[in-house]
Order: sequence, then structure tokens, then C-alpha cells
Amino acid sequence: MHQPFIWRGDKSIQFSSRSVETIAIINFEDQTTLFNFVVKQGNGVKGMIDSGLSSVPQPFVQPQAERIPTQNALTCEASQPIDLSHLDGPHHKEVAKQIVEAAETLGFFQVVNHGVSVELLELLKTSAHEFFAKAPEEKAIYLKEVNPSKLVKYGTSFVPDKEKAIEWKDYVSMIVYTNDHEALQQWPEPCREVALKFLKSSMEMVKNIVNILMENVGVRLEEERMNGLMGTKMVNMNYYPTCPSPELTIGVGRHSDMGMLTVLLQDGIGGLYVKLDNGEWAEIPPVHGALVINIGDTFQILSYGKYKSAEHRVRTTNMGSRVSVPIFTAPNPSEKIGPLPEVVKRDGVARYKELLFKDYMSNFFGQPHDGKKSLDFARAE
Ligand SMILES: O=C(O)CCC(=O)C(=O)O
Ligand SMILES: [Fe+2]
Repeated sequence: MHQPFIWRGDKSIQFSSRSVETIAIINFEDQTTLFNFVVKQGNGVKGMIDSGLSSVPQPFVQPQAERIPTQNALTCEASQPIDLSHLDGPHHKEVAKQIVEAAETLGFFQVVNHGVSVELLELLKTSAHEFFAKAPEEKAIYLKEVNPSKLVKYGTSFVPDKEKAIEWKDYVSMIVYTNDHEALQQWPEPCREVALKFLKSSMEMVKNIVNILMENVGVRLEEERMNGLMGTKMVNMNYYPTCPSPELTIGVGRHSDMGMLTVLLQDGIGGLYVKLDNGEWAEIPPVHGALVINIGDTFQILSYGKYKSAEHRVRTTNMGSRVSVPIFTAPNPSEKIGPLPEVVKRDGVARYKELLFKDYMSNFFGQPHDGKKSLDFARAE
């Protein structure tokens, strides 16, 4: 079995690979060494924790303002899942109204009877755990510096070299631009098949929700435009290792998602928080078998702000390692995004300018998480 580290004292540990000759000292007190070990060499937060670390190293300690209080946390009241099985029957209008209201207010809701089997949801969580349980060198082959594929990326935190403090999260992103065959060849085991199944079995639901939200603002999307707006799809597996001092760290900092709609599977541990209008944060409680849906920046731009890309964040815990599996849907890189003419005509002045999605995307991935600042890039002067 892989046994990468031997704990030695408080400050330094030995890196032990298979042969005694390769033993090297890793000093977690030295920030460059730590950064290289966790981020550049792909050991991840998990590799650091597996070494027997019992306190949070300085580069992971968040500024006071970003820390998440664990006491007296609110639970989101509007979190009763919406039952999508009624979309096909006489209750269609009521269900559509619930979706519209959630998209206009919180920007987050949960759904059941979404078309993805509970067995598949369980398999997704298991395979996320299996991927991150692999030896660091088996995951490191998917680091973007090592792997030329644009379809897969393994890493830690969001933009670790620019952040004030590194997020307590490892992840693997699996992207589809063109065809599934390519994805299946390049995505890692043991996630590739289940991730693709998740994507396939949730897309009908996603398109139904997008259509409901579009129709509500007087827009009927041609198939080609729908495909253009939903052309980039990414399945992530997020892994938040158990943390010795959760009050000092964050799993994911305050942000909104960049695309159209996100579908998220979370496990039973909890820790996903959404910002309410009054500035308070409330937890989206885990509901077995449910999926979380949230509106992304692109949808906010297209609807000139009628639908809200909700600000959210994730706390860490010492109760066990958490996994989550979001699907991000977003436009093709070459797609123009801007307020839809129908919406502008109906409801007034556009607050966003037209731009190419690839420009929005590179700005988004170039900055550390900072609430909804990402949207400033698209704001009309
Ligand atoms: O892990 C979660 O619950 C949410 C993750 C998230 O917000 C993201 O990956 O964008
Ligand atoms: Fe997110």
C-alpha cells in the first residue's frame, strides 16, 4: 500500500517513497516547500493531511472576515425540494412557478425526481472517494502542468498562486467540449463512466429548467442557441479532507458560478452556504436523493439580472471528508453572451454588455474567489 510520509516531530516530516534512498525532508513550516508539495507536486490537501498533520499550516489560515462560524448556523428555509415529477402533469404551472420564484430570489433550490437514479448518485460519491484515495503520483498525472489534455484537470484550491489563503479542497474537473468518446478516453478512472452517466441523465432536466426560466421572460430558445448556451459542460469531483481546525479554513470561498446552471450532488456531511438578501448565510441542507440547482453568472447576464447567480461558499469540518459533484453548464467559448433582446425590450435597460464567453471565462478563472465581483467584467459602463 502507498505510505508516502512518516511523521517526525512537529515541524518536519520525512517523505518516504518505495526506496530508502529517496527519503527527503518536507518542512511544512517553509511556505514554498509546502506550496510545492501540496499544489505543484499534486499531493493535495489530502496528501498533507495523510502525513499526520495535526494543525492547519499558515497558508491555509483564512483572514478573519472569510472564516465561517460553525455555531448558530442558519438553515435555508426555502430548501424544501421541488418535485420535478409533476412537471409533466396538470401541476406543471405550479412547479414552474416554484422554479421561477427560486431563481428570482435565492438563486438556489433543490429538486427530487430529477431523472438521475439514486444508485447513480451513490456511485458518484463512492467513485469520488476512490479517486482521491489513489496515491498522489496517480493523481498528479492530471495536473495541468503535466497533462496536455484540455478535458481534465486535477488540482487544489481555485487559483492558489493568487489567493490570500489556500482553500481546503482538492478537485478533479472533467470537461466536454465536443464528443463523449474523447471525454471517456481522457477522463480519469474510476470517475469517467459515472460522471458521463450523471451528465447524460441530468441534461434533460437542466434543459427543461432553462426553458421554463426562458419562457418566463418571454424567450423561446431555438435548439441551436440552446446548444450554444449549454455547449461547455464540466463535471467536477470536489474533495474536502477532514480539517483539524475548521474554524480557520474554508473549503470554497465566496463566489458565484460562471455558467448558466449548476447541478450539484452533495453528500450527507453538509457545509454549503448561500448568501441571503439580508447578508446572512444559510446552509443548503443535504437531502438524500436530491440535487441542488443554482443559477450562474451567465444566466444573470442573459436575464439582465432577473435571475440571480447566488453567492455561496463551503465550510470545512473535522467530522470526515466531504465530497461533492457539481455539473457546470456554460456556453461554448465562442458564444456571444449579453442581455437577451426580448428581455431588454420587455423590462427596460440592459445592465450588462455583450461579450464573448471565452473572455468572461478567462477573467473568471484568472481571479481568486471574491463574491460576485466576477460579474463586474460584464457590467455595462
Ligand atoms: O461543494 C459544494 O457544495 C459546492 C462547490 C462549489 O460551489 C463549486 O465547486 O463551485
Ligand atoms: Fe460554486
